[in-house]
Amino acid sequence: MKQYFVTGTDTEVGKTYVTCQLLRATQAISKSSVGYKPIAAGCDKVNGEWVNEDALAIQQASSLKLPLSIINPISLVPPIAPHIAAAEAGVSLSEHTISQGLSQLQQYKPDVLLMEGAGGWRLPLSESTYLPDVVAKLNMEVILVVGMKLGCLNHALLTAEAITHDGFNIKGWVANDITGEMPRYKENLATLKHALPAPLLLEVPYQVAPNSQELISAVQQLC
Ligand SMILES: Nc1ncnc2c1ncn2[C@@H]1O[C@H](COP(=O)(O)OP(=O)(O)OP(=O)(O)O)[C@@H](O)[C@H]1O
Ligand SMILES: C[C@H](N)[C@H](N)CCCCCC(=O)O
Ligand SMILES: [Mg+2]
Repeated sequence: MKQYFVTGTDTEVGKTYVTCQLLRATQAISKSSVGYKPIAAGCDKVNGEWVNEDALAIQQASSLKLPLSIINPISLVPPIAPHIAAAEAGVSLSEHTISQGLSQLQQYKPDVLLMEGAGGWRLPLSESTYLPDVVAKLNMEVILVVGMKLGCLNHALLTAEAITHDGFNIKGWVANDITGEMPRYKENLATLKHALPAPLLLEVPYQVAPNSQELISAVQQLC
């Protein structure tokens, strides 16, 4: 089993979108996949139940069909920073819950397990802890999703620096075209290819499925 932590240059840069593409493509090469979204903030009421759309998308894209409560053990209603939502709800973002949830998923022995963070890399869990502190104990390499837009060079390079500084290996990065209208997209891509300390795993175009050969090649690198 291979497991990766999927982070991004910010919130709303396509971590879930890319995670789902990779989970589905893993099935296309006859491997099993499961996604894990330990902490989600932002729920909608569906049939009387609060549901987080990342968790739902990840559940649907995983080859192993598991209950949402396993895929997403901590679900907070308001779409705000999770530690603030947790404090308001009187719950804690506990390391135990996050790592126990992972252990539960590992028992299903997926070939590939992708754990999506929330927001960007340095996500606070409390006044003194951050999500990477927990991930550091889970033996995962990192996939960095870069939301391709003006300003992402700085965000990507700082994020990569922080990941490396925290002692993680970046397996690869994904260029996710979140607008379809980034000025000088190709030149920015070239700058990141040169400056990031990890290979480009995949390019995901705006509103179009990634090239299927490139997608297969990306998941083969993950398996
Ligand atoms: N390549 C793309 N083409 C078109 N739409 C995209 C693409 N990537 C992401 N999106 C859309 O952008 C929005 C944000 O993406 P997504 O929810 O995956 O971000 P995220 O990084 O997972 O955010 P969060 O921090 O909330 O988990 C979603 O509506 C998603 O469908
Ligand atoms: C609500 C949002 N879409 C995400 N689920 C949570 C983003 C947390 C960002 C925290 C921060 O870095 O400011
Ligand atoms: Mg997401």
